[in-house]
Amino acid sequence: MPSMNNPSTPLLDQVQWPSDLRRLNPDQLAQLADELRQEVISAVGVTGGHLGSGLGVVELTTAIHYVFDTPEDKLVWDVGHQCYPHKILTGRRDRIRTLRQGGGLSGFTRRAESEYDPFGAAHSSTSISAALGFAVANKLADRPGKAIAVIGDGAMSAGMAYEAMNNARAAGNRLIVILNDNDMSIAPPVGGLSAYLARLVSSREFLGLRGLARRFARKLPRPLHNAARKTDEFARGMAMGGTLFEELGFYYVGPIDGHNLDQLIPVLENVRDAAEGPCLIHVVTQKGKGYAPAEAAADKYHGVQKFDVVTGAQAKAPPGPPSYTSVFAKALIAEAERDERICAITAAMPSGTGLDSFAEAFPDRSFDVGIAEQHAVTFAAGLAAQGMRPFCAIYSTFLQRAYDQVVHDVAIQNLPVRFAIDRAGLVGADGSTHAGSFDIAYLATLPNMVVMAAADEAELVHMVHTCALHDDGPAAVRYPRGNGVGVALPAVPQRLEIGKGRIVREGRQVAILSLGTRLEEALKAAEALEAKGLSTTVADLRFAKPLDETLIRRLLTTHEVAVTIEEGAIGGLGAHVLTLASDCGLIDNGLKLRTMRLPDIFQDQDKPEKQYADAKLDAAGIVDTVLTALRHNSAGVETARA
Ligand SMILES: Cc1ncc(C[n+]2csc(CCOP(=O)(O)OP(=O)(O)O)c2C)c(N)n1
Ligand SMILES: CC(=O)[C@@H](O)[C@H](O)COP(=O)(O)O
Ligand SMILES: [Mg+2]
Repeated sequence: MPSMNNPSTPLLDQVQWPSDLRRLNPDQLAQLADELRQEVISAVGVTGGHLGSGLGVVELTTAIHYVFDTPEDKLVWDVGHQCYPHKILTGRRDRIRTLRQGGGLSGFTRRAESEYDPFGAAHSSTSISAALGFAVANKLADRPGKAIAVIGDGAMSAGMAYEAMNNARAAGNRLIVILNDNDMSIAPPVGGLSAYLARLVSSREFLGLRGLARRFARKLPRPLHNAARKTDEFARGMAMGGTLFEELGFYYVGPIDGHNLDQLIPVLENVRDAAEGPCLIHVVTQKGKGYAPAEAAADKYHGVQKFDVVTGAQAKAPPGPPSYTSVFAKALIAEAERDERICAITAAMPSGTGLDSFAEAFPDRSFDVGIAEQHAVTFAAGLAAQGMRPFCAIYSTFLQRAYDQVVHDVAIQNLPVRFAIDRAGLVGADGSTHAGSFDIAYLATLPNMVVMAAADEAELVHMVHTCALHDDGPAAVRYPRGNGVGVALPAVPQRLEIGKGRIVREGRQVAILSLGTRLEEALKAAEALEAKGLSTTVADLRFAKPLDETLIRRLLTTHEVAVTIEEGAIGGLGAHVLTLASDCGLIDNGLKLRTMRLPDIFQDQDKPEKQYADAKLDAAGIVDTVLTALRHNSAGVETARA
């Protein structure tokens, strides 16, 4: 019996590949799109994930695969979180309910998954550059194939999109950019571009077919085209277009209704066949389209937990400790109440970073700069240079995009910019593109930088306070996605001494040097080792930079074996402790030191606790590392002794 959980999809059942889609009559496409939308809702109700953006591109996805010869024509999605309808139409409907789970489909496009995913995505604003690459390669090889980039209005706020458009003329008519304008990022969009797009959309009705026909008359072969160019009508018509995009060398077409297949299909066909290019089609859609709970939600159901498809009610997490994000936000608000120089910057992630609540408290000192991490960091540097004390709240993975700004504009100038690095470590369902694996390595290597890692939510409060008072240069505090461990939050935050760690448990034979929230596993490992007759010290180093050299040297010289552990890739804490040991000559006399860190792979999506277990970054892994080290003789050969 068909239901919202198990929708009736007679037409969609006939479509496994785009080639099946292209055999349908055009007048069947609207029904197919409806069935596709129901399938997306039903699937995401089971898996959770990114719903609103995919619902907004159901018709667009259908039209693109109907008009273009995918996979020969290369379809590059931007961010890729809207790719669920695309995956259903490209041979992956049978696996769509494995989305974002261990061993399942990625929640973003991935080359390894399908030839219909010519380019991986997940970080925003890469699609035009990538599509331009495909287009120019086709041009150089004299291949006819088109490259189509579908980029949202939010993603269009990142500088990388303009770098690509600035070079797009090279692709001629092989590059097509479809701007999917739903007037939403994760939050409402910000900045001048958003206002410009709104003017374009509101300045006149959607282009009617006649207007489109007239406009496309100009895409005729050059002789005819030139004739048209001389007419006033041409000049007037083009002047009415998207001037910003036309100045960058695009033919601008739009705005058109992104849910109206009767408009989409002929426009895409005309653009496909146009002799001139590159072309930018401005499509207006609604995020969450066709699902009332999503349409009504402020965030349009951008990212959802599993939900009841009938009511839209999302699964609630069991009550537990507060999230690190909320602890950070409350701590920052307290600091800003104390110091009016404190301000905060997010790159289009107000809710994810907790800065939405900071903005409610301090609207004048809170800045959402759009998806523009590079600008965010240098903007913070300017604020700091002029006396403010800015907190840049950017996920670990997204801060990677602004690395040179961190080095060049903040660290070299030794400016008091604070980096609140959320989603540090493994993040679960978003997988390898979102893992916060590298920030210790990429920040602790920088002179002047202070790098802290909170072991729990109480430590996070102390570290936000310590950052807020640290005026001698830049400081970063990292903390993971998800909830704290359940320790009491301090009524009064402490100012931590920069570069000083703490002993959490005293022992004699084994020393575990922990950084960040692996402390919980380190303490469990200590219990297990103690039960094996191995007295174990656990230290929370708190700082990856500067290291607590006194504490580390003492631990390394008074214990039989020492282990470092961190939620980061090689090149982080362990590397710095090894360098210290080497510099002090401690490795000259058979020091037993092992570093535990994330494996040298990009870890796919899975539950974080399983990801860490797979990486052996848990209590069992620590015990195994210690026992193995004790079995190694001075030649590093395993002996019988355990
Ligand atoms: C570099 C980078 N910064 C931040 C994000 C987080 N993020 C994912 S989707 C999104 C909003 C995208 O808005 P838009 O492009 O308009 O797509 P829509 O969700 O509206 O379809 C953001 C900020 C990201 N994926 N990449
Ligand atoms: C698609 C994207 O990049 C964001 O929506 C991201 O998935 C958010 O991550 P969190 O769910 O950890 O906030
Ligand atoms: Mg958008």
